[in-house]
Amino acid sequence: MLHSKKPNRVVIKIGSSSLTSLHGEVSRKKLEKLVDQVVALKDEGMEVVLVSSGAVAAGYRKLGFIERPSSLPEKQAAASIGQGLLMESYSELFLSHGYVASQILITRTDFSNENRYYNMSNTINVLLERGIIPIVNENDTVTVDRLKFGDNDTLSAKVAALINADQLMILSDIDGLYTDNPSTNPDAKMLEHVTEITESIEAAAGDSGSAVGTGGMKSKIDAVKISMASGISTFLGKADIPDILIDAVNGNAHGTYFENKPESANLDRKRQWIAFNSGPEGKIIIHKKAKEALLEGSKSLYSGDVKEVKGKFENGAVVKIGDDSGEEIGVGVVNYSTEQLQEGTDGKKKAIIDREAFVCYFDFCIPASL
Ligand SMILES: Nc1ncnc2c1ncn2[C@@H]1O[C@H](COP(=O)(O)OP(=O)(O)O)[C@@H](O)[C@H]1O
Ligand SMILES: N[C@@H](CCC(=O)OP(=O)(O)O)C(=O)O
Repeated sequence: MLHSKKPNRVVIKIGSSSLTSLHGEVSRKKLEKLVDQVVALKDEGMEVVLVSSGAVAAGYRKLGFIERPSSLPEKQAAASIGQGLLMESYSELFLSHGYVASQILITRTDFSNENRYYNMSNTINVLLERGIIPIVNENDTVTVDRLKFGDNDTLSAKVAALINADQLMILSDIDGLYTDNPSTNPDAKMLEHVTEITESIEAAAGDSGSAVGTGGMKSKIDAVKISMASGISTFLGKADIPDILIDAVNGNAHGTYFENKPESANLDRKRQWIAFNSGPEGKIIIHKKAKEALLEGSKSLYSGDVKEVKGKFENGAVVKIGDDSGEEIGVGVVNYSTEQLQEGTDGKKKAIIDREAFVCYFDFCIPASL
């Protein structure tokens, strides 16, 4: 066990395959087992947010399909049936234990809008303070393909970061991260502790999902990158192991624990938003010397550092910072619009990007792929 303190605020993500049958129905038995464990954590005084997939899987059969449909409108139609069914079952089960569940449906654009981002956090905080169990899913029926999370792994890590959770627990149909896909390689070994997402871990994750899930191991690793950069320990384990959540919060569950090395820096909430949620609107290319200073953390970015401005943005937008070799260095909040930058900012003392509003992609930093 790497972490010593028992978490107080936890986010639990459960995948479609762990909640529904292969025939497209919510499995009452699976749901009951999950709810019983969440109730046990609540009874211990913990704050719990559930990120639950399963809307499409629970709805497609009632829509008249015999297997999960593949087109977006069909999946969205299935989700609009399944989400209601899922919530009905959750509400009923939690109420039978004296707890109230609430539904929160989120899209990717809710994270990229800074006001909505803070609103979501405030709402979830009120619910948690009042003992409610928020149940989060992607708002499948309205999201367009290009902007979809698609799987809920990344969504769960973003929710965990948003509310400063102590621990993220991802429950799946597999008992942990393996050195290779265990369904195709019987020699693959499970990793119990991971302190860094290395290239070999990314390679091991591949990108395949199961018949009812979508994310596969790749999206779980993408999620872990976000939670690790936000200083949140993450557990990945098998949903159908009895008491897995209870053991996971106690640090002795069978599964994979992802934990930052103690010396790793964590991003505060503002920088988390800049790094993971903002959706950069343009790009500023800077000189080599400015890049070195920026990466050393020694200075903000001034007009003399800028070589080229790409795209169109207003002041206050988040932009990417790159060098002329094409390498991306990071992202930051810009204090000038494109027009102001093109007119020239010489003579203005204000930095183009303040050091505190810049998040680099290197060192402890955020992998460029995010
Ligand atoms: N390195 C790996 N370790 C574990 N599982 C892997 C790995 N690579 C691929 N997988 C696959 O990822 C699956 C889990 O993803 P998925 O079915 O989408 O889960 P969920 O529905 O719980 O989100 C596993 O069942 C396994 O087939
Ligand atoms: N929002 C979707 C999640 C899609 C999905 O299958 O996710 P997952 O099972 O976590 O890989 C749903 O509720 O059906």
